[in-house]
Order: sequence, then structure tokens, then C-alpha cells
Amino acid sequence: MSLKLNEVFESIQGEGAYTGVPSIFVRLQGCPVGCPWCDTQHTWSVDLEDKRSEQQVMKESGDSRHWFSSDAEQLMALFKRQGYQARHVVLTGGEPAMYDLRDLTQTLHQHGFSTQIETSGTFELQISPETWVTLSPKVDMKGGYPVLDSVLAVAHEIKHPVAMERHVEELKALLARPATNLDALVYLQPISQQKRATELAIRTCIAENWRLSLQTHKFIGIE
Ligand SMILES: C[S@@+](CC[C@H](N)C(=O)[O-])C[C@H]1O[C@@H](n2cnc3c(N)ncnc32)[C@H](O)[C@@H]1O
Ligand SMILES: Nc1nc2[nH]cc(C(=O)O)c2c(=O)[nH]1
Ligand code: SF4
Ligand SMILES: [Mg+2]
Repeated sequence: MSLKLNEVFESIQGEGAYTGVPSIFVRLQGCPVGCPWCDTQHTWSVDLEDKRSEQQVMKESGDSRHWFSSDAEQLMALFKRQGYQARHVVLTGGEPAMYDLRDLTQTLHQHGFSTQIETSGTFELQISPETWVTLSPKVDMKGGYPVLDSVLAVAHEIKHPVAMERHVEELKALLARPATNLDALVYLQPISQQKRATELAIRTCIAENWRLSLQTHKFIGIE
């Protein structure tokens, strides 16, 4: 299946359970969810006029709407050409679950990589069963959340962005749903490093015995 890629880069996973792990990030283009505080709004639209070559996109820096077409084999070749050393691959976006990622995740595992998907739970997952699922549930969606239960059931990690008490209540309601995997690690992630959001997250993590996820890459100024 053809994948539309916004960027591919090597860095350190800054969020959640894999924080600190050297990772190759594969950012897929397109997301219809529209979280008002989203830090990757340049990935929302998929316009044909923004299509570029792989070389062009790999040369660009900063937030761009440009994307290139690729597939599992082409991506493996790109990793090799780039000389990447990381053995963990993070599929993010945009909303990566808009794509059929079975071929990509299986190919990555065959090449010895571990994989992780960052998803909002708004699309049915099409991934290898070995992929680590980081669910950052989006509950304000128009039309409700028809597939969220299927993702809650397989999530290894539920990482909830918070800025207000209301977000904590939303998370509690999600955790109480019968479908939710009770073994999932639960993280609160303060929205946009705001001081009040961070204080709320710290307070709540201590009270609920949840974990704190800071977007550590932003504190140290890496990608
Ligand atoms: C940009 S999203 C892409 C993957 C997928 N669409 C999702 O929402 O999980 C990656 C992660 O960044 C989080 N995120 C996005 N904007 C953020 C912000 N301003 N502050 C904190 N976390 C944010 C999301 O909740 C998600 O966990
Ligand atoms: N270093 C780093 N860690 C991340 N973890 C999740 C990210 C994302 O945008 O999905 C991200 C990212 O963009 N950079
Ligand atoms: S679902 Fe993810 S990519 Fe889409 S708007 Fe929300 S945070 Fe951004
Ligand atoms: Mg990010």
C-alpha cells in the first residue's frame, strides 16, 4: 500500500513508555480529528499539490505540508541510505491509523526493528500484533468514537493530553469502559508544556498512581 509521508527522521523518543529510546520517526500525512492544541497541524491536509519527491522532502526542515509517496521496501532503502542506527520505529502523524500498516510493520520486524504506533483511536488499527500501541484518545470527536473500544482493548499505553480537570474526568470515563485493557500503562501528558497543565498532571498522577509523560524532546530542543 502506498504511504504518504510527511517526514522521516532519527531522534530520541520523547514521550511515554519508550522515552529515551533512540527511534526512527515516520510521520504519515493526514488527520481529520482537529485537536485544537495539536502540535503537528501541518500534517492535517493531504493535498496533491503538496506532493514532492522523497529527496525534496528529506532536504526540508521545519513544519511543512509537503509529503512523498513511499512503501515498506522504499522506506527500508531510505533508512539504509540515511545510515540510521536506531532499532525502534515510531509511526506517527497525522493519524497513522488511516493507513494499512500491516506490510510496513511486518517488514520492519523482519528487518529486526521494534515498532510503535501513536494513534488517536479514531481508526481501526491495521498493524502487526507485535506493534506497541500508544493510544492518545480523542474524545471530543464529532460522531462519537465508533472504533475507540477496539483500540482501548489492545492499547499497551494510554497517554492522555491534559490541560484541564475535564480532561482527567474524560480519561477516567474511558478507563471505566468494559473494553479497556486494564494492563495498559496510563500516562498524563501536559498540553504544550503549560505550567498549569503540568501542575495538574503531577497532582493527578500522584493521586491516581498514573505516570507522567513530558514531551522531553521539546525541553532539550531536538526534533
Ligand atoms: C501529533 S500526535 C500524532 C499521532 C496521533 N494522531 C495521536 O494523536 O496520537 C502524537 C502525540 O502528540 C500528542 N500531542 C499533540 N499535540 C500536543 C500538545 N500540544 N501537547 C502535548 N501533547 C500533544 C498527541 O496527543 C499524541 O500523543
Ligand atoms: N522526539 C520526539 N518524540 C516524539 N514522540 C512522539 C512524537 C510525535 O510527534 O508523535 C515525537 C516527536 O515528534 N519527537
Ligand atoms: S489526532 Fe493527533 S495528529 Fe490529529 S489533530 Fe489530534 S493530536 Fe493532532
Ligand atoms: Mg511531536
